[in-house]
Amino acid sequence: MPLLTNPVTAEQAIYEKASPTQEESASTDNMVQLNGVTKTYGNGCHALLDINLEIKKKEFLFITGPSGSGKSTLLKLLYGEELPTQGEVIVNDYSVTNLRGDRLSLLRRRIGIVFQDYKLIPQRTVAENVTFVLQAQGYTRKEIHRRLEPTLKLVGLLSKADCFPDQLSGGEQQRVSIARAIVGTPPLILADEPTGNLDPDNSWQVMQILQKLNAFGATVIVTTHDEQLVRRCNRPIVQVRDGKLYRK
Ligand SMILES: Nc1ncnc2c1ncn2[C@@H]1O[C@H](COP(=O)(O)OP(=O)(O)OP(=O)(O)O)[C@@H](O)[C@H]1O
Repeated sequence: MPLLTNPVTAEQAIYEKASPTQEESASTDNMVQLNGVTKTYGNGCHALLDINLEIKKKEFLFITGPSGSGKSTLLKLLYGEELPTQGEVIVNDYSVTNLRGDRLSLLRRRIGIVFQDYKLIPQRTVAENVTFVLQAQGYTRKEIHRRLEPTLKLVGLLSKADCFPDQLSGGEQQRVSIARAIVGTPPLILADEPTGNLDPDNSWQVMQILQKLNAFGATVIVTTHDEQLVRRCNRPIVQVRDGKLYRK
């Protein structure tokens, strides 16, 4: 298959080509559903209290709230990093609460996660950081090659493919981490304070990329403290306060 070259159509093409799995095609309109979820940590801290939430497929949602209110906990429940103390967490029609081992790994392959602190591998180049997960998942070299260029173009880093993370700015490093999260074209993208370490210009660039991915069809959930950024994006907001959720 020829390498895709036109920036916009190529980026969009990798998303459109990612046809839904059989289970996804037969699924409901919700990407995320939380039913009566409580999360109490082992030290007795009640992070979330009997919350209910539905997030539709292709929605873009901000989760805001003060420090320590439970935003990261909410995302961790979605990708199975934490289990609820009570209630049910359903993501892409899988009950995360009941998934273990290989089935949890399969679900995580369908979720792209972006962290505040990038979590790049310092000894690997940008291209290697982005393709590492695909290699581990057994993608062919041809398929990895087909996906790499449009993904790097989407985040504006094609010219930095051979750089190492310490040769990049913070904003560039965060864009590498976005490329890594989306190169497998997951239908769900979770970004936990993705702009927490960035200045306003870089923050806006990151938000533009996330909004573009949403326009391509991905469901995007972003936690942030940045009220100004949230206002500028004009997207739906859920606020976490005292362990409860409030739609704004
Ligand atoms: N592993 C843990 N063990 C015990 N308590 C925890 C753990 N992780 C988080 N907490 C507590 O749960 C509450 C919610 O934490 P969480 O990290 O979800 O908040 P947050 O809204 O993401 O905060 P921030 O905006 O500062 O990142 C806090 O009171 C925190 O101290």
